[in-house]
Amino acid sequence: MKRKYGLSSNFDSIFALASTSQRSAIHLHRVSGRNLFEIISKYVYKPSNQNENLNIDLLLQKSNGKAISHYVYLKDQNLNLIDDVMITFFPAPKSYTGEDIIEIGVHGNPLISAKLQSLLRSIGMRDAEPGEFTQRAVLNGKMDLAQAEGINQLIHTETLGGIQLARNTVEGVLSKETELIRDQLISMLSYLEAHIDFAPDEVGDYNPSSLLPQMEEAKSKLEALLNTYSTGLKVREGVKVALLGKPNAGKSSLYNALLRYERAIVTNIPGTTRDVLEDRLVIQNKDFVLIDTAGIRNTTDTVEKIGVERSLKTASIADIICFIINLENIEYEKISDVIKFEIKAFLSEAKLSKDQKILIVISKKDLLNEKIIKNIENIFKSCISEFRTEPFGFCLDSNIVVTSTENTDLLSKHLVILHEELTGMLTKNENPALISMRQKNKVEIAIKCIDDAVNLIKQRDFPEKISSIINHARQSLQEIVGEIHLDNVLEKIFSTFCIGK
Ligand SMILES: Nc1nc2c(c(=O)[nH]1)N(C=O)[C@@H](CNc1ccc(C(=O)N[C@@H](CCC(=O)O)C(=O)O)cc1)CN2
Ligand SMILES: Nc1nc2c(ncn2[C@@H]2O[C@H](COP(=O)(O)OP(=O)(O)OP(=O)(O)O)[C@@H](O)[C@H]2O)c(=O)[nH]1
Ligand SMILES: [K+]
Repeated sequence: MKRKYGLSSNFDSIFALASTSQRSAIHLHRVSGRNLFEIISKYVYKPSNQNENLNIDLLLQKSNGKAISHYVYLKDQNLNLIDDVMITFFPAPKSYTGEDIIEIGVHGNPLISAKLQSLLRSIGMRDAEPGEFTQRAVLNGKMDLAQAEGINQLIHTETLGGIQLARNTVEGVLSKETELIRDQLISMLSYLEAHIDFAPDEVGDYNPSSLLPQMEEAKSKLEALLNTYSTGLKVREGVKVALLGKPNAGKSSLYNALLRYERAIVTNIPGTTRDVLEDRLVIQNKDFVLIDTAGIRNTTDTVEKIGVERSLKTASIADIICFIINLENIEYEKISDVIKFEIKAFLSEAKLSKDQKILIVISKKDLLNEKIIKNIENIFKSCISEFRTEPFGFCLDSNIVVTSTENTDLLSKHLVILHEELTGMLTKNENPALISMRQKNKVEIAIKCIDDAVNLIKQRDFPEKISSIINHARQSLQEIVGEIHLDNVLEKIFSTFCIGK
């Protein structure tokens, strides 16, 4: 049967275990190459009559170019049984790689898998390199390079947010966005090329300034795209929430309550927590990294001092700061002063930036009287007015929440809202995001080129020069999705893949 093979058709047939190699229910092996079915048919037998080969050609005719699975007996060259297996044939070009693919599911014993692999080696196939299946998929036009990076991330990411971003990339959302911007650049290029090739009486006066609005538009799209890299990191790695405050504020207790297990040591001794603790936390499918810190105070204890330094360092890298204030045993009249004093002391010690969110958390709700709980919001509003100016301006939209270890629902709700404020709509399906440093670098180059082109336009420079630099921007965007001819670049990208992917 004639099948259409892609660009990678000159390559060897490759195989790899696509599943774990541990003892398990099933090991799934994958083979990709050309004329695979003809080669393998000798070793595949009918379950009903183990002396009769399965007629794969007939099977494929019935399946009409689509993948088809069958239960068969697999034997080696000496006609010794390897295993009874499920085998799936994906005829080229309708497969993951665009070549013929065979998937073989054997019983998940490493010894059985070794037998199968030695058969495959002995019939001229070789072990696949990391990412080689996906590399062939790219070469055969089944997906572009950005999508391949999405697949790699889909497998390696450790967060739900990371999966969502990777999925969007696999679906081609990023590829589409770069194509839109590329199209814009191409339309500018065609204007410039027309003025290079033709006289003004044919194509009108040369007025490069007319390109400026389009340049600005392309640039702002690229800058928005560039921003998705750092926001995407927050989505992928989890938004960092640091619990900060004075000793005995109740930080470790809240840490445990949010994580729902006794992770950190809690005692009534101030200065219990000495080091920074970190754990993953998922609330409503949103990923956080929760960080417990040592209580901040002046201390002569050497170990605690280091702990305090680390707390302040954590404060500067956190996305969300939960500043925890303990009002137990504080008279109603003094509350405003205590809140002001503690926030001021914290802000004067910690180095914060405007991008960080601050949430004021009043702890130990169960120990506070009703009057305090009822009025705390108003007290807070009146006393933070003095933080609304520089250098405290970032406190502007701070919220306050009263909580106890008994019930952290309200605190969780605030964290989810702040997560959304920090990550925006990035995880929604329509939104593209840069998911690798490589992609980010390409966008940065494109932005730099556009800046240079704008300067040349303002100087009314020759269309040749402007065109060449815009073309460079276009090329850089093109490289996000592919058209990279340098083997070492491709090798570098695919070397981080799993074997068998
Ligand atoms: N058993 C198995 N499970 C798997 C994979 C696989 O390769 N095998 N995948 C591997 O990553 C993922 C699914 N992705 C896949 C993507 C494309 C094709 C494929 O055969 N595409 C053909 C036919 C499409 C069709 O019939 O509509 C094509 O694109 O032409 C298969 C799996 C996850 N699960
Ligand atoms: N009743 C009550 N007690 C609490 C609550 N949260 C914390 N505590 C108590 O307050 C004391 C200090 O709590 P921790 O969680 O260790 O405080 P911390 O801020 O981590 O303290 P350091 O490690 O010293 O910085 C402990 O005795 C806790 O049991 C709460 O919501 N209600
Ligand atoms: K403590």
